[in-house]
Amino acid sequence: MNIKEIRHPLIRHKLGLMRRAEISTKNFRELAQEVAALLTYEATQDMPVEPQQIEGWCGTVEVEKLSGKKVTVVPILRAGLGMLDGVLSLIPSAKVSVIGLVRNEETLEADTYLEKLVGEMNQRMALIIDPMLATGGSLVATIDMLKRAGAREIRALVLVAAPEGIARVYKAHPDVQIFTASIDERLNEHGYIIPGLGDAGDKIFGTKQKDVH
Ligand SMILES: O=P(O)(O)OC[C@H]1O[C@H](OP(=O)(O)OP(=O)(O)O)[C@H](O)[C@@H]1O
Ligand SMILES: O=c1cc[nH]c(=O)[nH]1
Ligand SMILES: [Mg+2]
Repeated sequence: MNIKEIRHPLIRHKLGLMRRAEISTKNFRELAQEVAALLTYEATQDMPVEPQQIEGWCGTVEVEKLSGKKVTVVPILRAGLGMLDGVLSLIPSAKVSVIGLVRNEETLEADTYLEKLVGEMNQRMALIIDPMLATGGSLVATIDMLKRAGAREIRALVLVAAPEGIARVYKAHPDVQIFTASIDERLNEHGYIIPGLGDAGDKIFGTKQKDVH
């Protein structure tokens, strides 16, 4: 399966706090970064390491260091920025590739306004970050761009995923593994995730929220 729901108690607790209607911008931001860090921990469990001899305090000691591909984190603007610091807190040397997409709220298809990728994409693991996987249009468009640029190992971290979006990504890109804090019930008629988080971009940036019930 292309989706892994991380049912860790800390993630479940923090996501529960994020679902409160009256949450402040500050709290939503903090929790998004914290859950992003916890998802990063899970999504990198199989990263390869190699032995290395170093000089320790009592002489030579064998330690381990990461040996696999370099990482590029790929936030999907805007809302993906709300997870970036959380991911970088665990992978501080990762390069950042930025994709700017906005969902057309009539057609629900993603329009691209920025594609700023780092070099050597074929030698990197790409970690896409976006709080919401709804219809899947934004994630599929991002994976299309990354693959065109040469990326071969791609993973996605999302706070909440709808079954409809998971299926769409699987159909287009079955090789891409998605890590999420929750697989929610469904999309409503406006393409919003139920129960979801509401409009994640608006909550992270403090912009006005539309009525999408
Ligand atoms: O799976 P989809 O149906 O494509 O919807 C999900 C996308 O919608 C939201 O972004 P939005 O377009 O609202 O932009 P924003 O982050 O600038 O608010 C969200 O952050 C995802 O990128
Ligand atoms: O539920 C949703 C769907 C798309 N974008 C959001 O921010 N929330
Ligand atoms: Mg938005």
